[in-house]
Amino acid sequence: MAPSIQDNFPSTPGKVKMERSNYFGRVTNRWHTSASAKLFLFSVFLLAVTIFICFRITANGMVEGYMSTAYTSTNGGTIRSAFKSDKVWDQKLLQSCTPERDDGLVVLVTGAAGFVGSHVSLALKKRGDGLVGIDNFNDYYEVSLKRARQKLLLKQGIFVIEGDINDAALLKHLFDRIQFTHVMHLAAQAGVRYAMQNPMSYIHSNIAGLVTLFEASKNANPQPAVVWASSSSVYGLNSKVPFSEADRTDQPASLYAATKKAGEELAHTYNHIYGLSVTGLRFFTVYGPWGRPDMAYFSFTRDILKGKVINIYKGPHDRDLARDFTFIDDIVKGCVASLDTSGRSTGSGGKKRGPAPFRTFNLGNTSPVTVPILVEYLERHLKVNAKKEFIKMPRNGDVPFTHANVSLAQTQLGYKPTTNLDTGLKKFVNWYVKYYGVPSTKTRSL
Ligand SMILES: O=C(O)[C@H]1O[C@H](OP(=O)(O)OP(=O)(O)OC[C@H]2O[C@@H](n3ccc(=O)[nH]c3=O)[C@H](O)[C@@H]2O)[C@H](O)[C@@H](O)[C@H]1O
Repeated sequence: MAPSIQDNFPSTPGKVKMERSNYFGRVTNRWHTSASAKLFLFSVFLLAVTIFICFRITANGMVEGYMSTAYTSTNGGTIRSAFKSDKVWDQKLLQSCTPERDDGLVVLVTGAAGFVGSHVSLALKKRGDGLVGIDNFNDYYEVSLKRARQKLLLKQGIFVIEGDINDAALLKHLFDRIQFTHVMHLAAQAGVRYAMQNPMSYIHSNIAGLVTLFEASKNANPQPAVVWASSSSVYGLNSKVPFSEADRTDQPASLYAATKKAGEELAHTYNHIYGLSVTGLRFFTVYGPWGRPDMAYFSFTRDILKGKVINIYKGPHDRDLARDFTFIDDIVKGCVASLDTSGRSTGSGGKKRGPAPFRTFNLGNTSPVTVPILVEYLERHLKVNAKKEFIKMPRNGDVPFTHANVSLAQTQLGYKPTTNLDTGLKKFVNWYVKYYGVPSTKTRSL
């Protein structure tokens, strides 16, 4: 008679195991036979499966298209990503990223619901590039304005994801699904004076966020080229005018400026080690329709219309402060030209294959205007006299003046600003009045 399974694995407790000399074998065999042992083993199995699934969630942040990640915010505390991915979401992503022209770029635009980000996104879409935006919709200034910009972009078929650039799992998901040719990085904590109130928000967005984005970009295969927003504030206390890219930038006057300067150094590192093509753009006080309410031209407009007093700062020796105010349309042209001329990253999957372009450009207007003159232009376009108070410039990181030399951008990008402050403010005021309305005609006196 052929031996049965039973013969090979006899159920008699201890029989086979007793033949083995090891202790664990004996114990296992005894457990095997009782009902409670089976229950125990089943529980262990269930536990192992649970641990495995949990591990998968933590490691990948995603199970079957649903992402639920947690990451530590540099503001302190843990942020849970609101990002959810499913087939519909991925379809929207794919659609938004599909170019409508041959050789169209495929761009990840960070800060897409922001001032510069929304304008650049629309310009790219208009010429047939594929793009997706990402924005964390933080409440540094009115969120409704960011939502309105998002709506505008959606109308043009641009998908803006609500997410933070510090969310590495979200970025990985995007880079896994889309082969971006470029990253247009415009997400940042802006504002020079707010840095004294909330310094960590600058570290969170302008340093930690930047590194997270560079990490995702250098890990991508092929790597995209990165164009990102630095700032004229890096010139800090530099007094040589006009400011040229080669001038010293080691005397920042604000924490904001220091984070932008740090960003430039980090950019160099990623270019040097990983072959990432990086272009840093030093924007000079950008203004225009859909602008940022925290900026002087915007808040002055709001307060002038409300009949409220505006504070005009005076510099050392009672001098007027001046800025090289640059109109948004000129900045957009500079951004798009930077993408078009970026050259390729040479690395792949984190390995450098050769040197890649590393560029820095001033994007300014080349003709500084004092703040009192800016107010005069606003008064004329608003047809309201401002109630002005001149006060000493607070010690909060401001610099007395900025003035860009843009010859490098002119030769390499074909950049040529064409809108003067008066014309640009007229366009801004037209937009402002349409968007917010005018509080009351009684306050208008010009
Ligand atoms: O180019 C940059 O890198 C930066 O530009 C912008 O900073 P700034 O040039 O400081 O613009 P903004 O605040 O509009 O003040 C304009 C003028 O009004 C003066 N100012 C301001 C407020 C006030 O109440 N009174 C006043 O006189 C003030 O002293 C200044 O002289 C961006 O905000 C910043 O994010 C960054 O991108």
